[in-house]
Amino acid sequence: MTETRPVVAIRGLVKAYGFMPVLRQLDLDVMHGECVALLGPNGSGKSTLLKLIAGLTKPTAGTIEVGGWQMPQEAHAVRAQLGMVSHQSLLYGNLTARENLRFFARLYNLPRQGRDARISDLLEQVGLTRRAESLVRTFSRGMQQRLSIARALLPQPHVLLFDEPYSGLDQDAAAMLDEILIQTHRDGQTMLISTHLLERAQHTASRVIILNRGRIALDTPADAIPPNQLAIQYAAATSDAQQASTNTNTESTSQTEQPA
Ligand SMILES: Nc1ncnc2c1ncn2[C@@H]1O[C@H](COP(=O)(O)OP(=O)(O)OP(=O)(O)O)[C@@H](O)[C@H]1O
Repeated sequence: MTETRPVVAIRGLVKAYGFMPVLRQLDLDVMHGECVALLGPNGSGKSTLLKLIAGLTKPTAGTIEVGGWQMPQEAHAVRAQLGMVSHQSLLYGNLTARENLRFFARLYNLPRQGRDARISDLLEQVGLTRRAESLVRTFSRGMQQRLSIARALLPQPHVLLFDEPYSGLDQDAAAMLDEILIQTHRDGQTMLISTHLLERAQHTASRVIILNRGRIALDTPADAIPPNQLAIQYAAATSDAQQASTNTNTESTSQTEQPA
């Protein structure tokens, strides 16, 4: 695969649950080495988009290509090129951090030679060298999140997907996660990150995409947005969703307020 070809190429992507459209005719190219922040209101389709790329759910229409492989026909090959970090850590609490990585290294069939060195490097990269021999059940949420990133990086995936990686993290843990994401991006890793945290998204990502009601409402290089302007652009890009949500709230409030 040449680097001028997108790592992720999405055309005419539609996803509906029953009659409810969640993603509507989405086109998206992600190039090698990009770090894309996916923003958008609740229900705008961020997680659904990541799940579709990861092959965890099937599109209603349209095509998804990852590293030149087609989804869902070549889902197995696509999954082998993806790392995903989501709400579930997928770690084993009764194993140490190092044992967890050894377990996944075997599962991913990593070559024996260099396996232990790679595990040590990754533990270092996510700041867990000193806790490498501790049981994971003794880890804070932030530490588990960092170990999940090491697990996802083990097979050197073409694309790393993060579904709301900051959820449940305190300020210090979130700042540490920022540093790891920025360094991982500097190392050349292609990443997509769904989040609600606008400032962190702009700080960490090279490109910002705002989804609104299943469509791309804004797609811009992160550094093209002046400091403190992302919130304004976000509000403009999602104003109809906010209006709809206000209407829904007003409707439901007035319904509850009116006597039957
Ligand atoms: N398995 C499912 N079955 C039915 N509806 C679903 C399913 N998964 C998601 N949805 C619906 O699809 C819409 C988009 O959900 P999705 O989780 O992709 O949004 P999101 O942008 O990630 O939202 P949030 O920021 O709240 O995580 C929502 O209305 C959600 O209720």
